[in-house]
Amino acid sequence: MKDDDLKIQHRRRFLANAGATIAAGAVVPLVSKAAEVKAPRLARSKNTDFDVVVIGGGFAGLTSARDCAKRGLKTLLLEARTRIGGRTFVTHYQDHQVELGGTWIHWAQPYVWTEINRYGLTLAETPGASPNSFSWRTGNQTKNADGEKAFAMLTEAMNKYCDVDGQLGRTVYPRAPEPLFNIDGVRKYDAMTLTDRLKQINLRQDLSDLLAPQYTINVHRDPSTGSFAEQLHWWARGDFDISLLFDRCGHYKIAQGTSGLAQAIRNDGDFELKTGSPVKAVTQKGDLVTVSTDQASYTAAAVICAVPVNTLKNIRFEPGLNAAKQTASKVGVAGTGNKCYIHIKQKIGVWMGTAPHPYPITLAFTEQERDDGTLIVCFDAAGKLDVNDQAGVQAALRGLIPDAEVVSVISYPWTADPYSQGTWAFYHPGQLSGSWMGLRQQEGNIFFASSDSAELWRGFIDGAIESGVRTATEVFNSLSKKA
Ligand SMILES: Cc1cc2nc3c(=O)[nH]c(=O)nc-3n(C[C@H](O)[C@H](O)[C@H](O)COP(=O)(O)OP(=O)(O)OC[C@H]3O[C@@H](n4cnc5c(N)ncnc54)[C@H](O)[C@@H]3O)c2cc1C
Repeated sequence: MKDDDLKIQHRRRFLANAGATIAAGAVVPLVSKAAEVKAPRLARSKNTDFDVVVIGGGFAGLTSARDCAKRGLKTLLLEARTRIGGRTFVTHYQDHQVELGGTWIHWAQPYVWTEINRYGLTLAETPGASPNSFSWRTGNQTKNADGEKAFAMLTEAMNKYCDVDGQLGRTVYPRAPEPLFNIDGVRKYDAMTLTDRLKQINLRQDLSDLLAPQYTINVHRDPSTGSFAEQLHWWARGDFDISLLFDRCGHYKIAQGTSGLAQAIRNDGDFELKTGSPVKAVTQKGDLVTVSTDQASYTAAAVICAVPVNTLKNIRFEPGLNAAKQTASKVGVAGTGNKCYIHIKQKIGVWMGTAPHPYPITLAFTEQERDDGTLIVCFDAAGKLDVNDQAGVQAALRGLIPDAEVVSVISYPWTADPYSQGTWAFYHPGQLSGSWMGLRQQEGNIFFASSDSAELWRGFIDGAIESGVRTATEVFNSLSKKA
């Protein structure tokens, strides 16, 4: 499937009276002219086309390509899509910039924050992360509270949920950037699902009702598919505080857009970029690695594979990859669902709503207060919300906002897109303690970078950059030894 086939899904019909400007063609192109310019340089490996070939132009691949090039390695980046940025994607809804994929970043995310400073980018905010009013679904009912009260209840519920050791879970991840530091603790909770843990604690009904959507949000599907050890790792990244976690995961975004950051990294890296180049095969013979697309083959001394775990299976590796990679790619990670923006006529202020599995919408909050209503950013459960069905979207939203009248919906089909096949990484039970190390493991001269197997902010833009920085260093060290 080509990118063009995966146009942004939106409801033109809703827009008839709204003067809509959004269109698939409005997607910001992320390929600069510099991308087509070849950058001849000193090859360390005299008998290969490149020192390094990087596969995948998301933040992991872009960062690793930039860092390899900065170390003097002749580097080629092959990207399947016709744009860079991977699971981030910027467009506009009328006058408002919207991020259809990865969005929110925070200064507690060290790798992305370093890049934001490096390129002089600035912050913007999504107001709904600190809502004045809060609604949540329970059974057939909608409950409402002011934001402060809801967060106080949520704090009580989440503290109890995560307090496995009388220290709010701190002993499981004494060092959050080293997730397996306490391997026995992690194994214990990695054997449990998100729902298993709820059964262990005796939570008051009102708190349980408020908590149920929260762990659904991790996976946007049946929470019994998600690992409780992953929940505890997210919790550790939020310094064991639900308000801090929300702030770090859903509040601050890059004013220049994720595309601004992706383009800054690309422009700073003197590497060759070929977009529209899906890699089909990677073959290692002796010290040589050959990377093949349908159009061409390239030889290199090292390869950095920076594609999502879910899509690894679509590349033929010879010799085959280790069992952890093969199995994880076949099964996929648990995190799924989708993200959409819904413009409604009503002015609802700074609001947040949540609903548990199997409700079609899991999390929604105010993105923009507008003169003509409210733009809501919304996460929907895998396969539960058809964004092309106006009546369905409106009915689902009315479960949280009873009088909602939908004007427009914008979305991107991340799960149908063959180059992502999902959204962000949240692991199934057993994957963190069982597969994570194998996912990161170097195989011969092939190195693996991905947010999906990062150490700290796994599943986030920060994790992608972390993995790109790490693999570029590993490749440089490895090639330096051989030089
Ligand atoms: C809807 C959504 C919301 C999110 N929200 C947030 C958020 O708010 N904050 C946050 O920090 N993170 C968020 N994330 C997660 C974050 O966007 C990702 O974890 C991160 O961007 C992944 O970066 P990556 O480089 O590891 O992978 P990707 O961005 O997926 O990059 C991999 C690249 O490899 C390419 N590729 C795949 N197969 C091939 C092939 N065979 N040949 C060549 N190229 C190939 C792909 O086209 C892609 O460009 C969100 C993700 C989604 C989808």
